[in-house]
Amino acid sequence: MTLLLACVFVLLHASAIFFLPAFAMQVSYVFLLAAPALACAAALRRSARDGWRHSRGWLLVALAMASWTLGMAASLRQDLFLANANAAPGDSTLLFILFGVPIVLAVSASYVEGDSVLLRVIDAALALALGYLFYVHTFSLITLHGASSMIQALRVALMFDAENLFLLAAAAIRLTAADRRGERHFYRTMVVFTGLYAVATFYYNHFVALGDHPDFGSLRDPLIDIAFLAFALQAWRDPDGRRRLRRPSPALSRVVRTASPLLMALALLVVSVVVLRERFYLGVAGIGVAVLGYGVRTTLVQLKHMQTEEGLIRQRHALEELAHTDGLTGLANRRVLDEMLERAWILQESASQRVAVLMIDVDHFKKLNDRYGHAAGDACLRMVSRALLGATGRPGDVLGRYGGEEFALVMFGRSLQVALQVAERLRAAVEKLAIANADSPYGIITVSIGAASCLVAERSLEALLATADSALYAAKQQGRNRVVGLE
Ligand SMILES: Nc1nc2c(ncn2[C@@H]2O[C@H](COP(=O)(O)OP(=O)(O)OP(=O)(O)O)[C@@H](O)[C@H]2O)c(=O)[nH]1
Repeated sequence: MTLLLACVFVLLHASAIFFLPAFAMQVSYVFLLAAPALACAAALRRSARDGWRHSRGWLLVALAMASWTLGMAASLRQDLFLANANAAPGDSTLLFILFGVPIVLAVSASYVEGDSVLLRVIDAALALALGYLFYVHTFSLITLHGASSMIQALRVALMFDAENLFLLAAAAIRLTAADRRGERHFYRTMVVFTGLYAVATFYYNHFVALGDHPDFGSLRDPLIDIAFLAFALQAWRDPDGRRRLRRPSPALSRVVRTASPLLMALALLVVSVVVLRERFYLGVAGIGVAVLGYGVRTTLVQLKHMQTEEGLIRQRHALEELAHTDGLTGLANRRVLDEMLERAWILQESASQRVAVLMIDVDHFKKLNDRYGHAAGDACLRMVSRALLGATGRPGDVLGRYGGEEFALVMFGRSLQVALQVAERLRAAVEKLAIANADSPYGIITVSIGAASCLVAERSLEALLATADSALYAAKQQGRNRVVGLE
């Protein structure tokens, strides 16, 4: 339906020129004003539909379309009210060229969530500098009345060609790397528009305006409508949610998104170099702004990446810590103990190495929980763990919470005899705490400890743990609050 309306628009434009030759120019202006105005309206509607916050690109293009419409209005004023027969009057030419500035900004800007406002300010400043240099360059070629010679008019036309090709290339690059549906819709629309616009303006400027028909009102005017109507059509349509999204390679997406801010700096650099010839210092200033703007922008992005990286490293350390620590007591958790023991058997660094394990279990802990409550039980486990840690002695020994109210101490290079001495020290340390446990025969919290020791080469890890468990069971059987060792 919208395509049909667009065709009707072009046909009406052509028919009006054909059937009303006396008013061809006036009639043509109506259509040439309406086409970009429609494109502007379609871009604004798309922004409203996608949510204003997420449609910066559409808004910038709406601004560009408004600039083009104003350019056409200025041309109308020159032609109809000031009777200026010049093919490139200054004010309209400037507005036609400035229309490219918001589009360069739309295709070059690339932000991610949390980017600083300063980035947007820098991009806007670069865009303004670009607009100003365009202004200076345009009026170095022409006056408000227009180009004074054919050569100047040709240079203006070539300036348009270069600008259009640049916009087309930039939009195409962004389209190849766009990986979200809305983003693809925007850049596809821009490629269609900038492509048609480049072809139409090339033909019109070189062969119509600078050729046989400097004023509007020829049957070739509807050519110009097509790009704007195509844009309006594309922008009007919602992106097809059923169509499979062609995803570019993530590496390509990343490169294009990272490098796209360079487009704006590059455009400013090129225009500055062009301006350099007629306004040396202004050209140098333009180059300075481009280099400095891009440099500061890159530094800001780099800073943010470094902050993010530092945050991620901190988080990773915290997660690692969390994964290896028992939440209640702050001791190593069972995973650490298991991994450490397994490593000793897997690596077999020293087959003659001796490993001793103490299994430490709090006696009648259920009774403490039942009488004093779970919170008191937790507090008791924390006190017991601190007392055990304080009594372990050697730095290489690792004490951990093995589960519930059970702890384990792993020691390398210790005989069973030494392990039993350490175990006795641990038992006494807990007893010394004298934490009340009225339902225990001892009246206080005590621990039973099972000790076992072996050479890595001599026995399996499972056998060592089973021996330590048996020793602990024996300690419980013999009345608790004691140490039993088994070879
Ligand atoms: N407060 C608290 N209680 C725990 C925690 N983990 C395990 N428990 C409790 O510890 C108790 C262990 O009970 P049992 O296995 O019967 O052992 P026990 O009462 O110490 O008896 P013996 O070991 O035979 O002396 C259970 O009641 C568990 O609910 C914990 O993190 N906090």
